[in-house]
Amino acid sequence: MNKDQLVIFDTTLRDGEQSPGASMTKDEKVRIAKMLEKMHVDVIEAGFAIASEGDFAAVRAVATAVKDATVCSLSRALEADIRRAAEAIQPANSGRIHTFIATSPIHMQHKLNMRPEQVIEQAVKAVKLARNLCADVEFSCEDAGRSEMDFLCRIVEAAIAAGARTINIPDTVGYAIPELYAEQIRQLIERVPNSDQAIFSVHCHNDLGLAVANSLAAVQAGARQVECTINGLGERAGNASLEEIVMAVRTRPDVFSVTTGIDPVHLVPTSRLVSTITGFAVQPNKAIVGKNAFAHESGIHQDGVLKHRETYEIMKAEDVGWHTNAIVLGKHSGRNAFRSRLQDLGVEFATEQELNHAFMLFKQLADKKHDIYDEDLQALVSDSRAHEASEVIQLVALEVQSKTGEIPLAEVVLSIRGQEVRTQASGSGPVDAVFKAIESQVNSGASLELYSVNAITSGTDSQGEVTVRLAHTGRLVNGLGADTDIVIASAKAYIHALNGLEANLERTHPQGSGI
Ligand SMILES: CC(=O)SCCNC(=O)CCNC(=O)[C@H](O)C(C)(C)COP(=O)(O)OP(=O)(O)OC[C@H]1O[C@@H](n2cnc3c(N)ncnc32)[C@H](O)[C@@H]1OP(=O)(O)O
Ligand SMILES: CC(C)C(=O)C(=O)O
Ligand SMILES: [Mg+2]
Repeated sequence: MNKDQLVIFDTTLRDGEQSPGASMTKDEKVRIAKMLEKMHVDVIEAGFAIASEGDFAAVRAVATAVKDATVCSLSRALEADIRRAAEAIQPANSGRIHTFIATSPIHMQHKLNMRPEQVIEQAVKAVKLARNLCADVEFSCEDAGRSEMDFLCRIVEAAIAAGARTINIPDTVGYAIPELYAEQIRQLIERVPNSDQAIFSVHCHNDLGLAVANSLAAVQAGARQVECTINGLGERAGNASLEEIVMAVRTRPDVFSVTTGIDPVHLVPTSRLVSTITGFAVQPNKAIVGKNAFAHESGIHQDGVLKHRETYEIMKAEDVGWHTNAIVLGKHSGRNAFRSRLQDLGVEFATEQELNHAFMLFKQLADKKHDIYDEDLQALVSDSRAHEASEVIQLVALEVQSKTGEIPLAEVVLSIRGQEVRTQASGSGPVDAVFKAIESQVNSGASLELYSVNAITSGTDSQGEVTVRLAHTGRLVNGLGADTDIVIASAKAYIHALNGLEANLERTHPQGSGI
């Protein structure tokens, strides 16, 4: 099947900039435009030249910087707007004037205060003037989604006869429903006698969350240009998102008889650039460019993806500019994903029992902590190996009272050679109190040479990794402990060091220490 070309018209720099708070400087617009050009966007709407001196300068700068895409400026159906647009795009290798007027009864009556005949007349005058200044003219029927069909047919026919090469049928207020909108496009193409002399375009807003669905339905009905924006930026709830349109068409060639010239590998970097410049964060679950778009957290999905990616992925993360897909370990993960990530980190489990023990600790951690990073896993495995069941002293429970103006008190339950003992002590701080409580039972006689705490990752839910160094009769022993509670991590580290000391003493003095 020979596929038609779908023209991708990006209006991030014009409609996208109409998002409250998304203003961009001239240089920022040029940076985004260069990325759009690299991605092979066909038309870049760079701004609304008459809006301000700054917007004029930005359109002109984009028209100067971009060589391989058409650069366009918006203008009302007014002579001054059109002349300003023509001047702004003048440096472009390929320029377009985009002129528009509203065609819905509500807009004509209440906003323009014009009769339908006057609107047609003004549209024709505008298109003719634009054609005198530029070979490539697009005409838009603003609020076409709420316009009457007969009137739309008349104005579209007149605009094409006046020289418009692209006819845009915007759903300006996001009111359209896919089937009805597709029918509107189909009828226009069928009923307008000279419709074959223009490309039909759609421009959908997302007020009902249907911008992409409406655009795609229109493509199936014969539209061959889609106006869209990076990250779906745009007036109010935004425009149709470029990345979703492009990837839908590419992923479902069985459904869409069109192709785009877009190189999708630039989608994620461009999305990031637009987000950084505008300060509009991309929601994590945003299709294609959201940070979770190719991330799997649940065990069953992770198992499937590890066995065969297509079980849960319809696109390749690498194709749209991600480094790779992501297996995110969390409380829904299973053993296969856990083992696989640790293998990647160079950790092998000698026995199934060792894996199960580390996996149990991982689930406990995942219940307490949102994001589990590689550093967490490494700490968890060393912690798990450090505190294996053969240890002489084990921490059973720990309670600390710490209040402003009062001396901290720790109560520790230890298992020493399988026997539980409960002990209490106060100290200058909660950690000091815990160490003293442990020491009051163990009587190791060791001196504390080093105590350090490290946050393994960032965030207040990070695990603290504690190192304790004890000295005894000229020997130094390190202990490690990790936990989201640094007092518990400290107790684990102290006990780990005591166990090391015990092993050392057993080797040299089989009678043992005070333990
Ligand atoms: C659906 C869309 O996204 S349309 C594009 C929206 N984008 C923008 O508006 C951003 C840029 N706009 C601006 O900077 C300003 O609105 C300007 C420079 C265009 C006009 O500013 P002002 O002259 O102060 O007019 P103002 O914005 O207050 O009102 C708009 C006027 O344009 C008229 N108008 C609106 N659309 C059109 C049109 N397509 N063709 C002709 N006149 C139009 C309105 O009826 C109104 O006329 P009035 O002043 O006689 O009542
Ligand atoms: C100017 C037009 C194309 C527009 O942005 C709209 O109708 O939403
Ligand atoms: Mg719009």
